Amino acid sequence: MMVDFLSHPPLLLFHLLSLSLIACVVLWVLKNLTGTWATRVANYPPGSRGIPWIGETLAFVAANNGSKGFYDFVATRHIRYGNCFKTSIHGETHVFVSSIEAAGAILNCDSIDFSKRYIRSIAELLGDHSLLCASHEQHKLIRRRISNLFTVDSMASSINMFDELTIKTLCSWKQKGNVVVFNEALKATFTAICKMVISLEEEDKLEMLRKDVFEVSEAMLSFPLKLLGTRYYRGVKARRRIDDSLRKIIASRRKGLERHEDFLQCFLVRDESLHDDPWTDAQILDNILTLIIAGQITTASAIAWMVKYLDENQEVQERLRALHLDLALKLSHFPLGLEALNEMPYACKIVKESLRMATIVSWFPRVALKDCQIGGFQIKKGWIVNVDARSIHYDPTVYDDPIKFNPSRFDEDPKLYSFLAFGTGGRTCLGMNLAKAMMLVFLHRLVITFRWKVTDPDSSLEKWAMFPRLRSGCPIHVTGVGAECKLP
Ligand code: HEM
Repeated sequence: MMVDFLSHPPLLLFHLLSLSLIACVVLWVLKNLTGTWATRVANYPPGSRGIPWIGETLAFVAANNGSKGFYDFVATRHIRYGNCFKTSIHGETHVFVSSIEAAGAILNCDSIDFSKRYIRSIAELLGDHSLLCASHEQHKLIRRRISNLFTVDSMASSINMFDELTIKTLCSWKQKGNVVVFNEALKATFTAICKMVISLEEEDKLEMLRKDVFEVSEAMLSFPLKLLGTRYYRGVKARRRIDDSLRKIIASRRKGLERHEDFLQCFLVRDESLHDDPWTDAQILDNILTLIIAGQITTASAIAWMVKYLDENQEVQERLRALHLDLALKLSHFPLGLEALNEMPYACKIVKESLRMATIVSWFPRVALKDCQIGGFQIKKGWIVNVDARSIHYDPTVYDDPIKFNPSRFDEDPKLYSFLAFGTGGRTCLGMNLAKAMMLVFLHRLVITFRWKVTDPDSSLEKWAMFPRLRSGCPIHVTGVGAECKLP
C-alpha cells in the first residue's frame, strides 16, 4: 500500500529526519574509514578526531574541569598513542609531540615551517598586538623592543625590590603562622612586575588590577562565547576594566604629568636602536597585560610547587638551609643583588628541578605553515603542532627516575632540548632570568627564616587554570629557625 506523505506532514517530517540521521551516520562512518585509511597511507599521526564538528573538545573541556587538570587530556592520549598523536579541539586539528628531537626541530624553526598560535580565547583576551599573538614580522619587532628593557640594571633593581617585598611578606607570616604560599607569592610577584612595568604602587589600585588580571587569565582556556555569566564574558569585562585604568596612566604620562623609570616610559618614546616609533595605546595595553600575565601566575605557581617539593624532601631542604644560613652570614649587602644569586648553586638546581617537575607551561603550540614531516609522521599545513614539554620532562629515557625530586640531576647539563621550562628558540621566555631570580630570592629568605609543614597534602589541580597550579594553593604552617627577619 502506498502512503501519501504529502497528506501526512508529520509522517513526512519523521521520514526526512530519519533519512538525514542515516545520511549523517553513513557520512561519519565513511569519513572515519577513509580517515583511518588515509592515516595509514599518508602516515598521519595516530589518534582520534572524535565526533563530527565537535571533535574531542568535550573531553578537553572535561579535563579542564577535573582535579587532574587539562594536561590529563594529553597524558591519557600520550599513553594510548605514544610520542606523537593527533586530536581535534575547537574545530582544529592538534598534534602533540614529545620527543626531544621533534621539540628542537619545531621550536628552532619558528617562521620557516611553524609559527606560534594560541587558541582563540587566549588570542582574543590578550589582543592582536600582544607579543604572544602577533604575526611573525610584528613579533620580531615587539620582542626586540621588550627584550631591550630586560637590562642588567633593570634586573638588578628588580631583584633588590623583590627581596624587599619577600622580606615584608615573610615578616607578616611570623604573626600569621599559617599561610597559603600561592596567594602570598602571587601578591609579591604581581607587585614586583607592576612596579617594573608601570610603577604602580598604591595598594588599592594594585589589588583591583590583580583581581582583574586573575579574571582574564582564568578565562583564557574557556569557550570564547560572550554570553552573560560565562567565564569568558567575565574575562572580557575584566580586560575592559584593565584597559580603562591603564589608559588613564598612559594619558597622564603622554601629557607629561608623570614620569617614571619603567617599561611603560620606554614604550612611549621612539626606540632609536630599532628605528621603531613610539607605541600606540593599543600596542602598549596588549603588551603590558601580556607581561603581567606571563610573569606573575607562572612564577607564583612555580614558587608554590617548589615549597611543596621541599616539604616532601626534607633532606634536600635541610641541606639547602645549612648552606644558606652560612651564606647569610657572609652576605654583607642588603637587599640581595645579582652577585648574591651567583653564590647559590645548590638553590639554582632546586629551582630547575622544581621547574622540571611542575612544568608550568605544559605545551607550546605552533601552527604548521606548510605540509611537513615530524618524527616520521606527515603533518598538514594548518594543523597545530604542540610540543609536549611535560612528557619530555617525565620521560624516563631522558631523566632517570623522573618522578623523584632530585636537584643533583642538574650537576650535569641536561641533554639538548630536554629542559624546556622556559621553552627554546625564538620564543624563549623573556622573563626567564627574572623568574629564576625571584624564585632564588624567595627560597633563600624562606629557608633562613622558617621551617614549614604543608598542612594540606592534596595534589589536585585548580580547575580551568591556564598554568597547572595546586588547588589548595599549598597551605603551610611556619615556625622560625632563629634568623632575624628585618624590614628594609
Ligand atoms: C617560572 C616562571 C615562568 C615560566 C615557567 C615561564 C615559561 C615560559 C615559556 C615556556 C615560554 C615560551 C612558550 C612558547 O614557546 O610557546 C614563555 C614565554 C614568555 N614569557 Fe615566560 N615564564 C615564566 C616567567 C616569566 C616572567 C617573570 C616574564 C616577564 C615578566 C615572562 C614573560 C614571557 C614572555 C613575554 C614570553 C613570550 C616570548 C615570546 O613569545 O617571544 N615569563 N614563558
